[in-house]
Amino acid sequence: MEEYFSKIIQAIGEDVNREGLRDTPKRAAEAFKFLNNGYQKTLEEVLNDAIFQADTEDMVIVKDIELYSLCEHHLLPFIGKCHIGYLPQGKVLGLSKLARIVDMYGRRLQIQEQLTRQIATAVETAIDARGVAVVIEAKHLCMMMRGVEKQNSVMTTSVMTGIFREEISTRSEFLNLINRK
Ligand SMILES: Nc1nc2c(ncn2[C@@H]2O[C@H](COP(=O)(O)OP(=O)(O)OP(=O)(O)O)[C@@H](O)[C@H]2O)c(=O)[nH]1
Ligand SMILES: [Zn+2]
Repeated sequence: MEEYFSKIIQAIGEDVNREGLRDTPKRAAEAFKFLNNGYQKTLEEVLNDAIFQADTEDMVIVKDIELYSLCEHHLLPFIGKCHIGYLPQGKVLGLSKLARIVDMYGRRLQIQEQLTRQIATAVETAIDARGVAVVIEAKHLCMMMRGVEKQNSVMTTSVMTGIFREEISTRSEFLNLINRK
């Protein structure tokens, strides 16, 4: 990967041997690997058996989980927040694992819609939830730094499964709670 970054730097007309750039291909390769390290992880590893029996069927919400991903069209970041809610039936997930699921799918080449769906499916399968709700709000640098150059648009994607899809009142409860400041 280092070699490829070296070629990219030369292709933009830079001198890859000048002092400031000497270690850049190596650093860029490390950084790019880190930004895509979600490919090296499986859901099983990420969850690490942190699934707990709990006699509850009430809604669990974790909101404002920071999200960093790369758009698969331009390899530029999209950055935002992910909100996750679920309705358990006897099993709950370790709190941090929701954020780890977001990272595992976020640190891959993505489009926001697919990322939202993958997170919902992972939570649903992990604890056999009665329903899962995932909302992502993100700004895409490919729309800000280049292209149409719109600085303030935010993309919102939402996936609702099970009861969140079937019951308007449940969906509203979730949306009200994530929108509360
Ligand atoms: N639906 C969706 N589109 C995305 C996402 N990230 C980037 N895109 C869009 O992917 C599209 C790619 O369009 P193309 O016309 O093939 O590429 P382009 O000429 O670079 O497009 P512009 O960004 O309009 O300059 C653009 O409209 C991007 O805004 C995403 O997460 N979801
Ligand atoms: Zn893009």
